[in-house]
Amino acid sequence: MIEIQDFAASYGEKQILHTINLAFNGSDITALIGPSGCGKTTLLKSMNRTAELQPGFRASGRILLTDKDVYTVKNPANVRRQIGMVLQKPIALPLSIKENILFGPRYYGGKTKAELESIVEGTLTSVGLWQEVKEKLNSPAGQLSGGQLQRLSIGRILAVAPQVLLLDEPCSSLDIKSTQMIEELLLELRSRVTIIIVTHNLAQARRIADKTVFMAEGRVMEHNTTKQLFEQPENPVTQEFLAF
Ligand SMILES: Nc1ncnc2c1ncn2[C@@H]1O[C@H](COP(=O)(O)OP(=O)(O)OP(=O)(O)O)[C@@H](O)[C@H]1O
Repeated sequence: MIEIQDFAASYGEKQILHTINLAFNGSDITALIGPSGCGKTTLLKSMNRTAELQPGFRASGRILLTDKDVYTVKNPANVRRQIGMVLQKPIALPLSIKENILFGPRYYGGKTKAELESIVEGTLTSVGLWQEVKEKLNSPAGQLSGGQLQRLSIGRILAVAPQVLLLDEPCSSLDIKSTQMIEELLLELRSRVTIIIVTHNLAQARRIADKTVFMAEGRVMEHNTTKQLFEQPENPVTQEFLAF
């Protein structure tokens, strides 16, 4: 469960997010949609405290992860472990496939060699890559295709067992087949982790999201079940956005 209370954020003098109040249920997939520049990415990055890495970022309000405000956590790395984020462009760390998965577990430490081996197999299996890569775990991850790399990126996050998985347009550079595999993967993961996905692909939101949030100009305009929001939007701004 993650809850955003009266959250606002600015870059320098420019206010990007205005009084955001949202609650995300444990085992839901929520799609975050809205026009370009409305603040979707800023909201995701605020949730896992990566927005503050940008110069001039300021925030107020609270973001509660199981009742604890993430902005009161001393070391933001501990927030980023609990709230992982997958970016638009699949990223391979310049390491082997296996070491990409082990990057987080090694960083946070405390695992035996046997536990690390089991994390590699378990994680690659859960992202549907094990059969494809089990013979070449020590090969550079950069050799994988875009779709495989995006699944590896999701695996790299899952390897540290986060409570929340944020995805920022994860399929925008992928073909239909790879997109379908990522969507199936997210549907499978939903029981393990709260998923919030920014997407410009409205059909994708309709296919996989239980709930949808529509944002415009840094504000939440509507938050509802995906079916309700797409079939009977209540806010005129949502209606106008969906009419195009
Ligand atoms: N590091 C930054 N410094 C200053 N302004 C920024 C920074 N990052 C984003 N912005 C501004 O914040 C606003 C919201 O951007 P954001 O990327 O959150 O929107 P978005 O809804 O995700 O857009 P898109 O759908 O195009 O990815 C935009 O006006 C953008 O120019």
